[in-house]
Amino acid sequence: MSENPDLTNERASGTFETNAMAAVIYGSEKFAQRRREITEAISKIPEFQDSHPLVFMSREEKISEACRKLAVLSNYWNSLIDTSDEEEALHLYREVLGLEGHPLALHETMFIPSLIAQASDEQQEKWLGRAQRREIIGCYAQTEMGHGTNLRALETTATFDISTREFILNSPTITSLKWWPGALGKSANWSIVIANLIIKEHNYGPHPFMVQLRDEKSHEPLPGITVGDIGPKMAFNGADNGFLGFKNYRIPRENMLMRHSKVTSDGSYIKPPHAKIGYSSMVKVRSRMAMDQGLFLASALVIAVRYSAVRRQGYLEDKSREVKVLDYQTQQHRLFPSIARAYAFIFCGFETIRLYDQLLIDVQNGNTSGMADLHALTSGLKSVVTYQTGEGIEQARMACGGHGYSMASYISEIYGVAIGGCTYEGENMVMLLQLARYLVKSIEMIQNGKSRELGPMVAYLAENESEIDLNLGPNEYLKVFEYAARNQTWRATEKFQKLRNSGMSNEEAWNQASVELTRASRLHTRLYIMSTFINHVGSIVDQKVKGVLIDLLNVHVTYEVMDIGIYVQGLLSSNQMDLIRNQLYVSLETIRPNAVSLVDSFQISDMQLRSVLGRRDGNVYENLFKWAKSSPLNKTDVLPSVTQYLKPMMEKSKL
Ligand SMILES: CCCCCCCC/C=C\CCCCCCCCCCCCC/C=C/C(=O)SCCNC(=O)CCNC(=O)[C@H](O)C(C)(C)COP(=O)(O)OP(=O)(O)OC[C@H]1O[C@@H](n2cnc3c(N)ncnc32)[C@H](O)[C@@H]1OP(=O)(O)O
Ligand SMILES: Cc1cc2nc3c(=O)[nH]c(=O)nc-3n(C[C@H](O)[C@H](O)[C@H](O)COP(=O)(O)OP(=O)(O)OC[C@H]3O[C@@H](n4cnc5c(N)ncnc54)[C@H](O)[C@@H]3O)c2cc1C
Repeated sequence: MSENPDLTNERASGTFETNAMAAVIYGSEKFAQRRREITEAISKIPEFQDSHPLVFMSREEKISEACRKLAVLSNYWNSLIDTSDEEEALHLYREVLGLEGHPLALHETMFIPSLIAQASDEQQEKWLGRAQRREIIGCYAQTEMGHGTNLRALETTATFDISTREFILNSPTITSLKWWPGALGKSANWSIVIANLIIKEHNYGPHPFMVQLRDEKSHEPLPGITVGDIGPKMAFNGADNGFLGFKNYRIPRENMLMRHSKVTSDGSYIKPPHAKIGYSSMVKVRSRMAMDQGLFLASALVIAVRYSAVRRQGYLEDKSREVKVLDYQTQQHRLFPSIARAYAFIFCGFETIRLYDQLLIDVQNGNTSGMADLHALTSGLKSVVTYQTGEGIEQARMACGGHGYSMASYISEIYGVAIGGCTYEGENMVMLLQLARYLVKSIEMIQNGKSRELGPMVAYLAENESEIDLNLGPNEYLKVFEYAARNQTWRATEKFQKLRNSGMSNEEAWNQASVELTRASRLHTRLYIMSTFINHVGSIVDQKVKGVLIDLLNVHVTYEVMDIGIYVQGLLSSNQMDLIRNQLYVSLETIRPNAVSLVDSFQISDMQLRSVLGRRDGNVYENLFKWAKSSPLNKTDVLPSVTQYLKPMMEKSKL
């Protein structure tokens, strides 16, 4: 069937090449090209297609389908991608397995990275190759039923037995059961387990251990281990998140991951070079999250924008034909600022992935000085990005009207998976407060006359801006944001300090200032996102692409400043706010002809999108009918439930 002419016209009105834009989104022409090649190659392999729509499957079927594809994938892995390239591998996974989770999700994202960051050279020799060849399947078991956030209160113990040189693992209470780790329930046979290291009755706190959970031949749990699936979740049901308990389960001393902390055979403990070095796997995932969430948001927007260009409802001036709903200003206001955010998140994602890779090298060379900065940055970023992604996806769903609520749109699934990110890798409020610690410390440095020692990301906290040029360009908007973030950070810090000086304990003062502190963290992070977006656009060479991204940037800066209006009342007059509001409406109109091309540029395939509404060819209605007919409920005209219950009920009512 040919392409819906409404989409053809949209594509014709685009002012730039989508391949050139994809090269900007994905960091290089080479990677953008590789993505297309991988997608093309996969589309020719029928075993990679869903055997029927995932949304009609039970959990068991989803997991089985994911395992079937993983097995097929193992035959093609080396021929489809450069296996040393993490981004290629992730693209392959996204295309073939989608976003509902699968039994290798944690193997690749946390198990292998933990071995790389935390295992000694000898340990890597023993396990890393096996993991990379997928001879073993691993997961990351840290969270317990009773504690996820407060790692210091984890209850699982690993007690060193000097006589046998083994650790004895125990789960002393119900609440100490590991709870949530992905792929733990039914798939993984090994795990990185975070447990309290105890030597001679002294608790050295949580440390990582390499633990075999299941027999490598029979896959049965080993004696001393209780393991299973925690049941269905809001989404992500293709993954078997699990529980795990230990009863006097022994592992050799050599199974504590010993790149940084060590226990010698006589039971001596050697401290790591930085107290939080064992948290690196979390920082690794957090540093990926802006990218991954940006792609979730992008997926929902591809669906909503394409659909809005083929959905006609109501009239503007021309009464002879209904308009595309994308022409309504309210629809544009609902969707276009999110397109800008998706671009900005992906740009930030590339930046934090690069920073993590650099930090990993630095730490391996004994330099831990960058850890605090990256921890603060990624804590704030994961919190803001996951929250705004959730907001944006939900708006995209509503922008699709009734059909958005149908699983045919697939938006609810994207939403369910994406908002998991508000919780995993550190609950958002908690992570905002981690960044706030860093911001408060920065203010204290300024108060103590040490402004010059501030890092580049917080130097603006020491500056002073009281007036803004009315002729606003992106850099002036940045100044508006700096003003807001600076003001809020000072106010929140002063509130905290005042409470503390009034005699309150540090902890209580912190708690009573915490809402204000989280607001400071959000503004600081949004400032970082805006500044990364501006810098990125500044570096683009292709003038057509750059022109459109400047238009998109204008949507971004005007929308974001309007959104934080309450924080800039002392800086901007109501006339200036009106001016910005009008600039936003003009920017929405300017970007309108490029809207479809901007989402096409994400180059997310139909196979990955799984959306009837978001199809690239725009042939929504005939496929929606086809999709509904494939619902298992339509296999028969008269359901057994009707024969068994409704008919007798109706018959009885007749008497
Ligand atoms: C060949 C390559 C192949 C690759 C292929 C990859 C394939 C991938 C597969 C699929 C991808 C396809 C995409 C599909 C979509 C699917 C997406 C969904 C994926 C789902 C995955 C979910 C995985 C989830 C996993 C988890 O959730 S694991 C558990 C995470 N848990 C947490 O995050 C706990 C949060 N809590 C904490 O981190 C800490 O407790 C704390 C809040 C930081 C507090 O710690 P504490 O020790 O108590 O410290 P404090 O006293 O508060 O602070 C003291 C001090 O330390 C500093 N600090 C803290 N942390 C750090 C750190 N990390 N680094 C540096 N410094 C740190 C802190 O700032 C304080 O400093 P000051 O004293 O100076 O203020
Ligand atoms: C989809 C998914 C996948 C996951 N995968 C894994 C995995 O593979 N491995 C693993 O180990 N774990 C995993 N987890 C667990 C996850 O990391 C934790 O659930 C998460 O860190 C939050 O911790 P919690 O559940 O203890 O929340 P809680 O801390 O109990 O949060 C409850 C509320 O308390 C608030 N709160 C808690 N502490 C503070 C504080 N100090 N100050 C202010 N407010 C506070 C929070 O803000 C929140 O509002 C996964 C979770 C999900 C949802």
